[in-house]
Amino acid sequence: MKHWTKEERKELLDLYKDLRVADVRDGMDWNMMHHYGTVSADIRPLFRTKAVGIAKTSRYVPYEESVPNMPPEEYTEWVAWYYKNISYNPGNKNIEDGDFVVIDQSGVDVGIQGSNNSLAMYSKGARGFVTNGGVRDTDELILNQVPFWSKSISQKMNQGRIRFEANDVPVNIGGVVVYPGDIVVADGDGVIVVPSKLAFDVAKYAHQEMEADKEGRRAIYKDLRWELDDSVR
Ligand SMILES: O=C([O-])CC(=O)C(=O)O
Ligand SMILES: [Mg+2]
Repeated sequence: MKHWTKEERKELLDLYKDLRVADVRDGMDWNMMHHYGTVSADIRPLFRTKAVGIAKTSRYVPYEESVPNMPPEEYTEWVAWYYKNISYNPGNKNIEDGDFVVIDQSGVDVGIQGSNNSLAMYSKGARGFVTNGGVRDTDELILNQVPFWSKSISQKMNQGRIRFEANDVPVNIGGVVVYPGDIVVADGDGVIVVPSKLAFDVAKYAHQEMEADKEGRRAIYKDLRWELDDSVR
């Protein structure tokens, strides 16, 4: 687990902000990390966007108890109890600017994140979200342009389904262990995770490959008499 200083966080976010997932993939290869970093392709963005951040991890596990039978007028109170005692995540209140929120929810079909709590974390500086489970209220997340990558879309609330386990621990997201402090880059190609100890080395070669690629595409733009855009400048 890596704790970056504020200055290092800013430097890393700047270093990665223009890189595509494909460039970061190349940068990993150049550091002999061919086997590692690419999150399983079934974890997809809700809409086409990109995000870069520093991993802030949480782990949830399936809830093992059954929900006691009760009338609806008692259920509201029980749900409040559940959210306060079983699925409350204190880390949600401690978002720092530049965090990439990484949630291992053990693949459970539940929307731990919805449009309300995600927007609250986004407003505090979360740059993106990734989960190996579901997310809900997706129409509003798209409307608000909150960058989100998930395995599925889920309709369901937490109660009776999921238990908060830990914050700031290594988690398995789509076959990649994400440690707090790792760099997470995500775009339409999916999600890639750069181990913190390789963060600067990977960025160096990712930039090398990005620049070479831009040069090639820029020449084709010129042949086509197309106006240059940010993808080739
Ligand atoms: O209430 C929840 O557990 C998640 C949710 O839908 C939201 O925050 O909008
Ligand atoms: Mg909601």
